[in-house]
Amino acid sequence: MSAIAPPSKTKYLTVPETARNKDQLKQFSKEDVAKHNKEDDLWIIVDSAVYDLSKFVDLHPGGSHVLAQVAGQDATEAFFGMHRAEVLSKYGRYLIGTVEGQKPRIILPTKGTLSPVPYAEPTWLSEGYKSPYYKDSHRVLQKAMRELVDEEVREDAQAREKDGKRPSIELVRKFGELNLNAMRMGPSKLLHGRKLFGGVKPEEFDYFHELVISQELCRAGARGYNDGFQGGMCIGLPPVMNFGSDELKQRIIPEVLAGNKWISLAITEAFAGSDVAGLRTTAKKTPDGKHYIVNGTKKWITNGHFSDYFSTAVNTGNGLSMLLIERGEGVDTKLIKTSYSTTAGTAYITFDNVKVPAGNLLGKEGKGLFVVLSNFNHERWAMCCGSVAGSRLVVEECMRWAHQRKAFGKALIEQAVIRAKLAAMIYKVEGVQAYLENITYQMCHMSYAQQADMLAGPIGLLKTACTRVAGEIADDAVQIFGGRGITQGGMGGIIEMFQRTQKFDAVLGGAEEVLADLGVRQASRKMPKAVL
Ligand code: HEM
Repeated sequence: MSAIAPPSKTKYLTVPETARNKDQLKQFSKEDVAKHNKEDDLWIIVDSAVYDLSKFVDLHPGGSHVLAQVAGQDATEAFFGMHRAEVLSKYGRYLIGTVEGQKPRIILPTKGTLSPVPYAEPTWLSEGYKSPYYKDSHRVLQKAMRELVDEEVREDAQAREKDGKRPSIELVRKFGELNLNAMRMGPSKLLHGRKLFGGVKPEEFDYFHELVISQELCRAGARGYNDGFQGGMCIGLPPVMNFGSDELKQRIIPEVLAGNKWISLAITEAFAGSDVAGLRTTAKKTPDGKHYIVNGTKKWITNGHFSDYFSTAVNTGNGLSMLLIERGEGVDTKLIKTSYSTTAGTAYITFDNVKVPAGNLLGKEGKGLFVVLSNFNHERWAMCCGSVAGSRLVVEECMRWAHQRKAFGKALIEQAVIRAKLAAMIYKVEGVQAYLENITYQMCHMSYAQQADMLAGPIGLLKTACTRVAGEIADDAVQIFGGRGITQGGMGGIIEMFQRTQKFDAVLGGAEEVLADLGVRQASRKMPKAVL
């Protein structure tokens, strides 16, 4: 039995409880409020709290007219039809008191806590449910991650998602100090001797801890930023860790993990995506054998625009090889504007006669495909963690919206067609979470070599399931949210972001169709000579 129970006794706070000026709040009768019913003297009630909007009325993004229509009145229903609850905290300075005899009913999303919305959290975090997979250390880590995301990551994520700049270097360095960058690389020797965030013992760190970190980071609701925030490191550093020379490992790993340098995985080209065997970037050895001269291009390279290093797939004439290329003469990167934010630093890279030391070879010459493939399982699995967390966030948004939005005189949740959509969304997200946890459990109990042999197909199928589900959930969520589901920011901001970006998981790290096929081909290879 777990010593740390899911934090079911979490106290959720109401707006007056969180107000900065809560000691100065007064009590008013409804009649008192009703007297302030003019544009220059305008009070309203929202969920038993009284707001003096006289100085805000001309600044209101929704216009003054709508506020004038509810001046002196209880505007709770109108308010929650138009705004997210966070608006109340953000504009708390206009809160002047509460209504006598009334109690607030709306609870605010408070930092660091679990969501009280049904299905907003996976089963293992839901009150009264059990899971065989998670221990106390996962719960402690989850709580610490939730706090970190709520207190520090979300704000940077939302701001960078909008302005398209790279994630805050200070925050990435903080992740370095907390050893979170190292933890994001999965269970490995890298963790030995480190004091890990959330108090996890290095020798106990497993893929479920990593899953927790990935899924919590996704709650910032910013898909491009998620990739921008060291997505390149997660896939670009393993080739150095597993196949680099000692000199490369000692020089590069510490500075990347500290957040002082950035690295990308540079495989795809305009000429070849999932079909890595068709790559055209060349690397020719100099006559003295000391260098390679690299020429070619790479496309869709996550973090590439601000990376210092590139783990790059090149054609060495005797097959595919992997080279660590350092930013310098002949290396040029340009931002590509994809449908998610440029905060991901997605780049088009040109290598023009770039001189690379022969010692930067990762693995053996001509055996680069092995390096590439050995990376894929973990990358694809990590994408599944994010995809499922994103789908779940959307389920939560839809549950909230369906209960607060009224149409045709009743809440959306009272419409059977909406409940049917929610049912499908819930069973799909629960299905892929359970599937993901099963595969994660297998990863925890297999050697790296066993994983490579036995899990490539299952992870391919898992990723296909996750991204199919994400697509269907995005589609239903937009229908539930209507216009807001296709409008950036505001009420439907998370839905809009998700429907615009969920396809990244279906394309990156191996296209959905290629991975589905891989899963079936691998199963077919193990098929006995069995007949019906
Ligand atoms: C405490 C009181 C209020 C504050 C602080 C406030 C603040 C805001 C803000 C910041 C926005 C921009 C969109 C967003 O961030 O969600 C907005 C939009 C809007 N507000 Fe308010 N508002 C208040 C009350 C009201 C009330 C009572 C009504 C209706 C009677 C209203 C109607 C609207 C409308 C129609 C929009 C535009 C929504 C859209 O574009 O979809 N607001 N408000």
